[in-house]
Amino acid sequence: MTSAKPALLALADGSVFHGISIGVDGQTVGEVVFNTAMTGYQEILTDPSYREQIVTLTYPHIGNVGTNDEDAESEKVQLAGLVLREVPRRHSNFRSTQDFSEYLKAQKVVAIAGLDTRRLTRLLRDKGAQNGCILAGKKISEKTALKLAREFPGLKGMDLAKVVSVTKSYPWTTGSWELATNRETTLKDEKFHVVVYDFGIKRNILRMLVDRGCRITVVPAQTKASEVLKLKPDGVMLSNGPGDPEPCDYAIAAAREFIARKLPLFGICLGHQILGLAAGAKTLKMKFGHHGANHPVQDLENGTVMITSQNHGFAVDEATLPANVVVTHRSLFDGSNQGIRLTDAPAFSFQGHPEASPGPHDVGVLFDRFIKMMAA
Ligand SMILES: NC(=O)CC[C@H](N)C(=O)O
Repeated sequence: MTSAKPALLALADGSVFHGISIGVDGQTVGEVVFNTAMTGYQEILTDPSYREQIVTLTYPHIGNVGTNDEDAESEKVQLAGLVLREVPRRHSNFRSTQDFSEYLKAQKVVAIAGLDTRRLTRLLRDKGAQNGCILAGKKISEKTALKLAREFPGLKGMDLAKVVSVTKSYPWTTGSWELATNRETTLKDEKFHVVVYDFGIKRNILRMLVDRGCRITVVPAQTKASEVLKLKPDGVMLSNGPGDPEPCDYAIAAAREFIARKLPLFGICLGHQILGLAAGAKTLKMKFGHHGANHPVQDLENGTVMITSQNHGFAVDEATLPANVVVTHRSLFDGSNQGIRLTDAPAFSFQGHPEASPGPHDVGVLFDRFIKMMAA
């Protein structure tokens, strides 16, 4: 690191951490959460579900392999700010196109390194996710940072899906094979047309559908069900996304319509919460959520345990599920809900990330389940 400008992180509870700036000068506010994944920092930074969140990566060395042109899960860095222990002086990887600190600056990220991320993580775990503020650059004041941290309204009640979504619908055609080889495949056999709601979608969800023979139309978050039905899809996917699911009334209404029409429906993360709300359940805000790539989740229907990728701060409240909803998956960390399916409609959803990226691929089978549902 060449310039060692100071930076500080203040939390609404009054804690202040000092470190050095590794991004641009400036200020940022958001909900501070920790992510325990040991790989996949570029995917985490570009996951739109992290909007309005300052993410602490507990893995101590971030940036070892630089950044590249393939791993981004959206077109830019999406999180509000970044907190790290250390960025190595040199990076090395055959795919790397940019140094990590240069990437942070080019992407205008306010980021702090050099603080005790273990102490910070313990604090967040014990007290719960905290609203916070990072100040980076020459003029930084603890008082200002604390004031800004306390002024952040918090994620509860924040509808961000419509904010991050696209404004126009578009087709998506790239699968994993094209990404890995940089060549277009001629083997495409498009069996199903899937309309995907973009609530802040991660690209790997789209690739995994293409890999399984789907033609894809991505639509904006507020697209009415009637518009989607005109496209005559074989199935609808409700994507992941940032913020609180409860205020997304437009998405909940659309999901209800698809359920009523018995159109195959698959929800991931925010999409899972939307399906839960559409079915009549409630969602709740978790203490510090799940953010990592090694969370054990049990499939209650066959007993298997899968290691999963996770990123959520809200959850479907199982106590509020109506009789036509079956709990299919549960977190083995805290027993919270991880999956549901409807008994009277072809609709199911998963709280974690079956598309992984980063993370293990154990839950990829859910994409196959969706394909089977459309085939039936
Ligand atoms: N990754 C996601 O889709 C997150 C869903 C929702 N914003 C939550 O935090 O719970």
